[in-house]
Amino acid sequence: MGKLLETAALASEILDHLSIEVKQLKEKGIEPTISVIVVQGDPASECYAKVKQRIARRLGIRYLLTFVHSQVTETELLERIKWLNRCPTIHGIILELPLPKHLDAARLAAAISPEKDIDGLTPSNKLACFTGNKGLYPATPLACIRIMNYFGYTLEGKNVTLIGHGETVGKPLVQLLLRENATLTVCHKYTKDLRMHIEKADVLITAVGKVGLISADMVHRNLIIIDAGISETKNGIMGDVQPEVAEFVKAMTPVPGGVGKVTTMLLFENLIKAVHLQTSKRKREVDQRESL
Ligand SMILES: NC(=O)C1=CN([C@@H]2O[C@H](COP(=O)(O)OP(=O)(O)OC[C@H]3O[C@@H](n4cnc5c(N)ncnc54)[C@H](OP(=O)(O)O)[C@@H]3O)[C@@H](O)[C@H]2O)C=CC1
Ligand SMILES: Nc1nc(=O)c2c([nH]1)NC[C@@H]1CN(c3ccc(C(=O)N[C@@H](CCC(=O)O)C(=O)O)cc3)C=[N+]21
Repeated sequence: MGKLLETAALASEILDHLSIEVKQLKEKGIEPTISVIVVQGDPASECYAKVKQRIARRLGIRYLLTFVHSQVTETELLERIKWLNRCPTIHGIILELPLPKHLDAARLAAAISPEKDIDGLTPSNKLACFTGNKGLYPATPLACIRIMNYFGYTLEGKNVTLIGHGETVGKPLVQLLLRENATLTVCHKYTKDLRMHIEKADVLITAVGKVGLISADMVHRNLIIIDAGISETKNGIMGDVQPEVAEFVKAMTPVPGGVGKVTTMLLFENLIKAVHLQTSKRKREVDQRESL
């Protein structure tokens, strides 16, 4: 039986650290605040928004949860985002995805002010992630790397096979993995022989959203698997990897209890970073005005 990389202890370590940071900010008179917009119609989105609300409550973070009607127009949502961008007491904005078909997620996400974009979806944060510059990087790719580090697995010089190059997970993860000096193979829907790419891998990261994609006959004893896939099924959430695969590899993250738990914590880590970005920007503006 391989090692199950349960992330509860890591998540609670991050939570403890964040609690201290929130307390310090509050002592300075800053109340970290996040605004989460859920366009009604996707039950999973409503559920994730509530998971985050529970953590925010534990951290003492102000959490403004807004449900908007599924028929909302893009202009109405853009107006709401612009208002939140201007509001100095709101530090983080999350637009829960996926959105109904009549709304353009990329255009809406791009309207979020980059220093409040704790999901890392705006063009300037994507560029920062690409170049390694200062910015807010997406939480799930960060979570994959953090889990590897936490369990003492290095990525440098390792053969990593990544399945999925989606906007939220796969694409930004490519950049982070290259910066860790991993040798990378990226697979997707058109990859002819997934098995062959897994055979030569030391680490397999899946970010697809297809239940049961990876089965026991596709893996090997020396493989470490990070399963970032999430699909809602009638039996709860499932990853891309069949759970019994854990028995045939070196180590594997479970779903639930793996990447998702750390993702949520890192979103809040991004919120604290966002608070610092905004307070230092405001201080710079004041200093500039005073020097005129
Ligand atoms: N654990 C967590 O905390 C989080 C998990 N997620 C989950 O991560 C997953 C990926 O999300 P996201 O980045 O938005 O991905 P997308 O849905 O945007 O993309 C999925 C990717 O998987 C590829 N793909 C689809 N079918 C197959 C297949 N049969 N074999 C190989 N590759 C395939 C697609 O290839 P192609 O481009 O060629 O179509 C695409 O690159 C989802 O399950 C999502 O729910 C997301 C955020 C947080
Ligand atoms: N722009 C964008 N950013 C996202 O971060 C994003 C998204 N879109 N679309 C949907 C997916 C899904 N997702 C999850 C986050 C946390 C858990 C999580 O906390 N999971 C717990 C279980 C939670 C529970 O059900 O109690 C676990 O895996 O152990 C799951 C899924 C974020 N997503």
